[in-house]
Amino acid sequence: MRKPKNFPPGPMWWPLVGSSIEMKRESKLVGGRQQIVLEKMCKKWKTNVIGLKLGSQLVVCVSTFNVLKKVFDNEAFFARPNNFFIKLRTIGSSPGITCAEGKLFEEHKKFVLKSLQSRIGKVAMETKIFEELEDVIQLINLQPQKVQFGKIMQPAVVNIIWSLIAGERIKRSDPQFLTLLRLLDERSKVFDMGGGTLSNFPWLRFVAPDWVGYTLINNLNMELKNFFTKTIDDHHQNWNERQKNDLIYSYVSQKHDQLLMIILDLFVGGAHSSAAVLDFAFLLMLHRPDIKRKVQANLDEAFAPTEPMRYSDRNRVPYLEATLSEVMRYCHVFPVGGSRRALQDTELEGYTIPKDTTILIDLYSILNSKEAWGDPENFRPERFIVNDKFEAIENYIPFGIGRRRCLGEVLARRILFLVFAEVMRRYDVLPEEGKPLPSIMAQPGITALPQPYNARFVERIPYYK
Ligand code: HEM
Repeated sequence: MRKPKNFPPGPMWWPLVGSSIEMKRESKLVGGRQQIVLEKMCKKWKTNVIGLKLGSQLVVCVSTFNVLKKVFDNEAFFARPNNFFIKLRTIGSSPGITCAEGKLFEEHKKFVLKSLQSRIGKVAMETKIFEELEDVIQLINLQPQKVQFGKIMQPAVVNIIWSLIAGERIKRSDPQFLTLLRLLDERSKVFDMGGGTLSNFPWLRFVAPDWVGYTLINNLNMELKNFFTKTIDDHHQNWNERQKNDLIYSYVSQKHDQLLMIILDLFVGGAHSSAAVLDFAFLLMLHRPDIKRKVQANLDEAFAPTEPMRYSDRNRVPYLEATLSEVMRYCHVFPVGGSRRALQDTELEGYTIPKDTTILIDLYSILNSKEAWGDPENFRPERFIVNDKFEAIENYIPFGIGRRRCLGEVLARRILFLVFAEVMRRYDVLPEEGKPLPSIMAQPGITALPQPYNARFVERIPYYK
């Protein structure tokens, strides 16, 4: 394929492979982190819109807030890509929410948002978060001198989501649960937001299925499908009043089909993200004891030791809120946001974007722009504080914006606030004795997870139920 007329600038296209080889080579140099390669290319081509060809896919990547707003405001860029990875992700079933378009998308998103945002939904969310928090605190107390917080927190977050979906939690020791968590972890590392090598060269699945992640995603799909189908069947068979408040119950009573993919979207979308932000938050507290002490002082001033904390109390601790926001900006757990597809030939920044081009959203560059943030390289919660109050910043969009913004934002914000505030209030988080500070460099993957690290959690104020 020749470069379409007026396509955005970018690296050279070779026959068959397009710009994939250059992307892979550059990516290897920076430890597999796709966002750094995209940032370098924007600088090299002096543009905010990079044009690529990955296998047979046309791909453009947008890297500044102004251009991103134009993409999000334009209905022509509303769809998700239609590549091989997406086909596999939907298990050949219905598109659910993340991959849906049109009426189906509106219907599903409205249904889940309504369930989460209603008064009952909000109370249920906080109750489930507190149940898991108690479990997390018990696990910290088992061996407080060596806590791998990420390992404790990820099953907790999955369980919060699962209890909202299915009305019950899963035992941490359940072998099927452990397999699912392991496969989700591997999936996050093998693929990127463009779908990775498998999407660009789907035929490679016949030649090297393990290497391109085909075997992995099929195993994960099979495990997820079995697990979700069993739960949906259980709901049908044991239809009772007890389950009335969970998401499966409310959906099954309205519609039977589509449920599997909606559950998968919530599970996959939420499995890593909130736990990764919290894991980074405690890691940064090890690196910045000065900020940690300010957060603790903020909490100690605002709450008596036995006083319960609610999400609605967050205005009382502006410095803590600012710190969490800065963690999300600085660590960008989704360096490349949910990609889009052009529904028709469309103009963007003077370039022509042909129909079906994939658009990658370079959130990393937006959250690290020198122009927007001044000193993006510094971890500085104060940038979110004005006149002693927390103040949101326009360019700060870790959950995306517009109609396709993150569906789990209401839940994620509650998990982040309640867990971070409660654990910071109860524990002093310190480095392991005699060990160097763990690195803050993220692992490569769709979700930027911190590398596993241990910390000591020394009790400051006992936990009151
Ligand atoms: C700190 C935690 C989280 C962050 C930073 C985050 C970030 C994002 C981002 C950037 C997008 C793409 C938006 C777009 O395409 O414009 C997204 C989409 C989505 N997220 Fe999250 N997310 C988080 C937690 C969650 C949780 C807990 C859930 C589920 C319970 C979830 C479910 C989803 C779903 C279903 C979508 C697709 C929405 C659509 O296509 O309309 N996310 N998220």
